[in-house]
Amino acid sequence: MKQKNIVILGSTGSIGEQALQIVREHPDRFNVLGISCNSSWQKLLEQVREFHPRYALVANEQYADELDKRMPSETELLVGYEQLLDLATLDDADVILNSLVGYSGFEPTIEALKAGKKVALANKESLVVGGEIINELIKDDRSQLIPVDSEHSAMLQCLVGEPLDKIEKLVITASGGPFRTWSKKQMRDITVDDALDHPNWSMGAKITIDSATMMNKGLEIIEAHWMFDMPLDKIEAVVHPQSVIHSVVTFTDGSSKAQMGPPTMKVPILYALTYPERVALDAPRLDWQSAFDLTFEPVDYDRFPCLRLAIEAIEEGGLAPAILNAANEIAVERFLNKEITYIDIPRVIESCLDQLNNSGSVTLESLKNIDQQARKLALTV
Ligand SMILES: NC(=O)C1=CN([C@@H]2O[C@H](COP(=O)(O)OP(=O)(O)OC[C@H]3O[C@@H](n4cnc5c(N)ncnc54)[C@H](OP(=O)(O)O)[C@@H]3O)[C@@H](O)[C@H]2O)C=CC1
Ligand SMILES: CC(=O)[C@@H](O)[C@H](O)COP(=O)(O)O
Ligand SMILES: [Mn+2]
Repeated sequence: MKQKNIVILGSTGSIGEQALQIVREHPDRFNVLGISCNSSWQKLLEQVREFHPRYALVANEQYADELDKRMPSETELLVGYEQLLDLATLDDADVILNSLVGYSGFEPTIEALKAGKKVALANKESLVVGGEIINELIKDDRSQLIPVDSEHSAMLQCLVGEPLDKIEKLVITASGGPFRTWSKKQMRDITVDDALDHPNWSMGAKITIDSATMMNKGLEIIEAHWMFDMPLDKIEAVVHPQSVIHSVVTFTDGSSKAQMGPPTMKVPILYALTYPERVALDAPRLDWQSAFDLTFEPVDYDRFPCLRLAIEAIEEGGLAPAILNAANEIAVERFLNKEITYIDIPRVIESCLDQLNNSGSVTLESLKNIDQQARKLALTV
């Protein structure tokens, strides 16, 4: 079997580390060609020593010297964000797994796709910020972009072999997060620890807060809209607290297909790396002989205004989703730093959406520009 050369952008994060666990289980299938961190240089060095990549990158230049002193001679050290774009476009790479968080993942996605690379996309913010540009890049070969996000992987798995013009609805499931049953009054006192305590998934801090505000589901609706080239009125979210059904596709004959499994990201990561092949995995299975519940509830836009803001932003179009994304990143960071409260997060985002002009044309330059403006504003409102 020919090994696939993979590059893992963000190998020190939650998705990146799980991807390396998969490589550990399948050394015959995957060769790690490149890895990267922002500032977790010690973790990166451990990964270099175990996986012997040809390239290892630290984005934060402050840690370059520490790594340079210790880097084995077989691995070339790359430094800084510009070189991250080189890593995303390596000639020998078969798949680029983009597991960066936030806007930092957007340009690497663009460059990788422009270079004709296959991109396994965990970084949903890429599609939120620049879905229109990404869709133009992949219009001749949509298989260049494979979802890693569990819901989108589920939808892809339901869609295999199906005629795309027979899709009636994409139904994205949401756990509802840790505050699914909390009243608005209780939400006033939410702490950072409360918000980081996701009921079903262990993930990086930013996406965990997004799940707690349900912004994550808003971002995922936008992600599905671009990923599957589907109109917004054919996409809906439903709360499913067990996170066992990862999403559902309903077809025009009334039949619905759901993809199920215990909540683990290893399944969608492996599927994205091997698609359209299915490869054995040592992961938990559902136990069909013991009774378990699968329940559903409508989403509540009143208690979770971030979800409403995300849907309004994509309906508005233009630069609005990029403003939403940047303002959300800053609001989440400020919440994690205890500078604002949980209920301030949607307030900051709405204020940025109201104050900034979203009507310009969507280009790489205008997106970068509005991202910076929104970040600046979100620090002050
Ligand atoms: N975790 C999960 O289960 C899921 C995640 N996703 C999506 O996958 C993406 C990654 O999430 P997750 O793994 O949780 O995130 P983490 O925060 O755990 O990891 C992020 C990775 O990106 C690196 N990074 C952060 N900022 C920068 C930057 N400015 N420049 C270069 N590198 C940077 C980090 O380096 P360092 O370690 O040095 O900080 C780390 O390697 C997100 O878009 C998320 O929404 C989607 C579905 C599930
Ligand atoms: C694992 C994954 O894909 C996350 O995006 C997850 O969906 C978060 O859970 P929520 O459904 O609570 O947003
Ligand atoms: Mn998800």
